[in-house]
Amino acid sequence: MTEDGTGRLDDQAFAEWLAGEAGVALTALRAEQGFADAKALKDAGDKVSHDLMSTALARWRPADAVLSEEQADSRRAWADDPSAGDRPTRLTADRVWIIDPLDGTREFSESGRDDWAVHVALWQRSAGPDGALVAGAVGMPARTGPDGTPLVLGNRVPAAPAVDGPLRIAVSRSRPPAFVSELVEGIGARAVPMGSAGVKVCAVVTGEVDAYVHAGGQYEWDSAAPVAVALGAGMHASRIDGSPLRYNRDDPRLPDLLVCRPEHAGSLLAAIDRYR
Ligand SMILES: Nc1ncnc2c1ncn2[C@@H]1O[C@H](COP(=O)(O)O)[C@@H](OP(=O)(O)O)[C@H]1O
Ligand SMILES: [Mg+2]
Repeated sequence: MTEDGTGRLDDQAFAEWLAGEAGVALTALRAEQGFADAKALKDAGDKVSHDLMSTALARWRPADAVLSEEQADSRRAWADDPSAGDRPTRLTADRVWIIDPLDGTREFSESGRDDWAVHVALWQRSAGPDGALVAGAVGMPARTGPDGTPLVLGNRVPAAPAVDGPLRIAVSRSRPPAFVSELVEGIGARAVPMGSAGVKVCAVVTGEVDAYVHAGGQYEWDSAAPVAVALGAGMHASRIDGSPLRYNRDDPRLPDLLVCRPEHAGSLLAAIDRYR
């Protein structure tokens, strides 16, 4: 890991640095291990990236709590058992890093695919009535940015200009929500399947698509960093019933979301309401 005085970076710069570092490790792992055993590669990817990020967070942000997909008990709904002992420190901490060390794990394990990502978000309790995402970065290590280095999007990316033509809606490649094909047909849109929640949200920001609709299951780490990037670019991000996305809850399940260009939010929420 780079010994570069990272403790002095501000939180946003640190999030982008960490997403980049994890991406370098994941790219090296893919090259070393190869694709013959997909399960072994997925497992190794989750572990290598989680370990790297946990070590860096413990070193450079030791006072902060962490919620990572790869932690023990990460999926546990503490709300179901308020008397349970050993509640995680994130439930009282002011600052919580919400990380998905490898999003789009399936695509990571398939040769030639570049739709997988690293998510780093910082949620702060004191930043709003329900807390708020105050920093976020999505690394897409198999894609290249304008400077030729692996792509990392932060929360100050300018939104791409609007494009004429049918609405393009990003959907899960392997688990598209049941109602979305009817929705797409009903409003004359076009579905664009791709892997990784982070890649799909970033595709809205970069103008590859106009919206991303998901339902049926997801966790806070799947959307926290991507939503920080989308909100920073002025995009709409909410649950599919239009209610706010809230993070660092007792129950980390956050099963659905809509991210879209703001001019489409009203009509898409109404259409989702008709078709779901
Ligand atoms: N129905 C579901 N239940 C739980 N998680 C889901 C889900 N559908 C998608 N996800 C999660 O959302 C991320 C993006 O999925 P997809 O590529 O299908 O859009 C994946 O994260 P991971 O790769 O980190 O597990 C995946 O596990
Ligand atoms: Mg994920």
